[in-house]
Amino acid sequence: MEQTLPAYVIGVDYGTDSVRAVLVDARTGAEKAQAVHHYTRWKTLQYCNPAKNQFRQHPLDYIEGLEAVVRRVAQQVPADQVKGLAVDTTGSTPGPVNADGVALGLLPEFADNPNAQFVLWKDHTALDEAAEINHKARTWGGEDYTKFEGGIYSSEWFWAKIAHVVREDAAVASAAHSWMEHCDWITLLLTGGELASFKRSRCAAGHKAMWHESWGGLPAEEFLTHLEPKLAGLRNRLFTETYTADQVAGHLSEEWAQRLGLSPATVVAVGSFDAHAGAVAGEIEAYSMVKVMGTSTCDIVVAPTSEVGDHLVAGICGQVDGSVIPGMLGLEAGQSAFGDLLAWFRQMLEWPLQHVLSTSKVLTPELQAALREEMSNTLLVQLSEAAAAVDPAESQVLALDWVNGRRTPDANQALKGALMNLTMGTSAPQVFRALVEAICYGSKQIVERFEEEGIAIKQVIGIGGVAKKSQFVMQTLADVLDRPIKIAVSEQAPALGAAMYAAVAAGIHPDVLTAQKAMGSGFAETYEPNPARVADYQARYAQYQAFGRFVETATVGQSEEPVMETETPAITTA
Ligand SMILES: Nc1ncnc2c1ncn2[C@@H]1O[C@H](COP(=O)(O)OP(=O)(O)O)[C@@H](O)[C@H]1O
Ligand SMILES: O=C(CO)[C@@H](O)[C@@H](O)COP(=O)(O)O
Repeated sequence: MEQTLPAYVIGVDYGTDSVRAVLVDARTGAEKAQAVHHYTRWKTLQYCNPAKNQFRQHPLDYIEGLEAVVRRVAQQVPADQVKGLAVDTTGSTPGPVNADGVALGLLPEFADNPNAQFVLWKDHTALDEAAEINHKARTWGGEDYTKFEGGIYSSEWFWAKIAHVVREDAAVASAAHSWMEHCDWITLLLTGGELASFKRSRCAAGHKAMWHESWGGLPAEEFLTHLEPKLAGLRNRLFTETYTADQVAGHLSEEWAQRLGLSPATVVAVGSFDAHAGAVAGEIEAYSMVKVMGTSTCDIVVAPTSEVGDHLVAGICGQVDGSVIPGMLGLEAGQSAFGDLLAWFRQMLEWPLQHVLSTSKVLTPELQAALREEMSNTLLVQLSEAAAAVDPAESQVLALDWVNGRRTPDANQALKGALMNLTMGTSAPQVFRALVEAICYGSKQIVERFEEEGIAIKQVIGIGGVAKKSQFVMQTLADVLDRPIKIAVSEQAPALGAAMYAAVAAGIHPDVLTAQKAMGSGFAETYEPNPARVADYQARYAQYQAFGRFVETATVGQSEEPVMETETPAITTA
């Protein structure tokens, strides 16, 4: 009998705080090894200014992380058995590069300049530029380039960020030959190819850079220079074609094969975004929504292109042919804060531990540190237990989940979070419950938007940190959505999805659907909605929506999308 030789693939997933790699058997998906690295400079928020919503990441954090995690997993098997590697990253996270594709942040003259670093997805410094793009797209007399991106361009995305940085920083503007999404830049680095002929990611370009085949790729030069004269000529130095993540971007360069302990014969697939790769590992199929629930959420849906046709889904983060599964339309929505909203509340409660405890004359510094660590590790779990005991029918506190703006439906990153109905009797678990409900109501608005726009959601699948860590959030979500939520087994779904793309690019599986079947790890559990809770949540959802309209109306003039002046809505609470 013929013996099949072992074949492994590596998926590299760059998240917000850390990068991880998994080494998996390309035929079965069985995980052989995994490794995680937290970005060193990011940990201390170098290059960032949270007060201004400025979040930048240095390319050395990415490079150091890549070497650390890939070397560790690669050493588990002989180098010639690793057939493919693929990278997914957060997005839109673009950075400026020179004509050789070197990230400007790596050059000594730009090493300390935040504008020369990668502009992380959650950086909202480009609010004004996003508003201008929205206004100009509708009024410049040509194509509305936002139409396949939900009709509203966001400050989280490619062109808004580039326009903002080139306006702020003349030195970066003139040194930036081109700009690259993080997922493209790492893939270029690994393959050592030419920048001009490099295969850029369809997923990144279609969802964030207003790339569409129907208008010949990126928005016209005339539109871009109308937006910002400093963008003149950049379009020609970017790209026209884009490629799906199952395609070969190249092979590992000699230098990177050596640095990672791999063979130069290893195929490197085209890059993708974390949520899209995660959806592949979550075994997404037509009309399923995979919710990637971490600090933020990305809600990914796929549908046969032939069935959606040219129908535009308003208010989401775009619909792109082949952005998740080649041959199908990939649709993306999401919330800018999900676990982050709960982390914000935890930080509020921890304030005395951080700032008052250090003045204690009773507790030693060691005891203080131990107390801080214990609190940090257990607070969300304990709050969840206490909040689960609060009866939603009797709960008065209402929250809005927009602490990091609203990504969808209808992007408006200028919106802020809010709490109402606080009394002298309000307790921390009640506020926590309101925050958990708010992130679930935000999710419900997204599901409703898809369905109102004619995209049926037949099942909801959960992946990501919160899906794994919080039964309370998942049960609340099932009750609020009044739908079952299936939780995928994989702990590292985006990395596994990237590994699936790598296996197709390396020729081990003919297409992504076959790779999903062979390499998928299935589902761990399903949260069923509790019928006794559904009606209460439905009533509170109506209050959440009224509260949202009230706050949005009150913040007119601070948005990416001008809010129509309406009468301030009345909010009725039970
Ligand atoms: N027990 C918990 N209950 C609810 N949320 C939690 C819990 N533990 C961690 N989280 C949230 O999970 C988020 C991190 O999710 P994760 O998927 O690991 O991160 P990322 O989005 O960076 O990939 C944090 O925002 C944190 O607040
Ligand atoms: O927006 C996208 C992808 O389109 C994500 O990269 C972004 O939400 C970051 O996700 P994580 O918080 O790292 O899970």
